[in-house]
Amino acid sequence: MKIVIIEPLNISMAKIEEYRKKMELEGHQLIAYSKRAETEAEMIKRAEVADILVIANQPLSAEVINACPKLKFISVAFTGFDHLAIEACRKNEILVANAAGYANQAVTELVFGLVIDLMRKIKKADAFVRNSKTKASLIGTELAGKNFGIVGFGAIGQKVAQVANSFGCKILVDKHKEYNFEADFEVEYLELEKLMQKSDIVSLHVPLKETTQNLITSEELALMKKSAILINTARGPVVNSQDLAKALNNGEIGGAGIDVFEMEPPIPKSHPLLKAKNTILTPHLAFATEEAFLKRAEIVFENIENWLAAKPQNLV
Ligand SMILES: NC(=O)C1=CN([C@@H]2O[C@H](COP(=O)(O)OP(=O)(O)OC[C@H]3O[C@@H](n4cnc5c(N)ncnc54)[C@H](O)[C@@H]3O)[C@@H](O)[C@H]2O)C=CC1
Ligand SMILES: O=CC(=O)O
Repeated sequence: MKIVIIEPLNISMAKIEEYRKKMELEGHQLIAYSKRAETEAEMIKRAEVADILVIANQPLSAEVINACPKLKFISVAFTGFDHLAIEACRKNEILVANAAGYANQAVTELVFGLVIDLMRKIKKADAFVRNSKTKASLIGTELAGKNFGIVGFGAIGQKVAQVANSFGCKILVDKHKEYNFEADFEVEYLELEKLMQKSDIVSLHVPLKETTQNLITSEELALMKKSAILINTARGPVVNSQDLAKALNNGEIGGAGIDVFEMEPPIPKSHPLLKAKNTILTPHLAFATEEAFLKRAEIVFENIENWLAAKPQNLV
């Protein structure tokens, strides 16, 4: 089988060589590109020879998929797969697996980085010190005792719940489905509307799909407490950015921590969240830690091995 890693996986060449040797021992060939393809034509050139394709966050269109006659399996080095033409994969009988779980810790840690920055005004405080100001307007709030709302209670949402509980928060989870969650702390399951009303912090962890696009608009934001903060490390289109910027600028909510946008950063200078009050923005990097990159390469190759052994896992 020809395995093509179409874009860099942010691991060392030595690690790639390890995987190459392992694959070669099993009689397969590994081709790994160290730079992204700049055009669709270049993507096709790289992918058309592949039996197995590894792709991270580069969009994969139906045109590229349709141009790959040998392609049978895609091992996605990402959790979300909203950037892949999944329907074209189905039509071409190409199985797709994601790297579920590689970034649970990394995303959770960024969520609390954003939350604590907003609650303790760390970014602002740093600027205050540099400008010889005092702490008069920098009184913070604590996580302990707060209602921490989680929308999307999968792998990442559950990890976030555990950490929020250890900070002394009460955990509220949206009633999207019956969750099988066992923990030694209490979780209250609520309709989304009630969760938005009761939460001091709302953290989003849903995948992007038709039913989660614009899940949070002015309607849901209007239900939130004036002091509440919204964290989005899920996907940009889950929140309506215009509505969120308006709610922040009008003081309808207390703040926002945003890692994901409708488009990948760099985002245009005109983006409404760039000028929104009490907002901290990061360029889609919640997953981006050295540890997560190593874990995801492991999962990507495990998915390939399982598929080769006709025991596919993490199928999407
Ligand atoms: N910013 C970043 O760097 C990263 C972002 N992500 C995003 O986080 C998402 C979640 O990741 P995981 O927790 O691993 O996925 P997961 O599949 O384990 O969990 C997603 C949960 O959302 C629930 N859900 C689906 N539709 C819903 C709806 N309409 N309302 C409420 N809940 C709904 C599902 O039932 C599931 O429990 C990914 O799909 C990806 O988009 C993931 C990793 C890194
Ligand atoms: O956004 C990152 C992912 O793995 O999904």
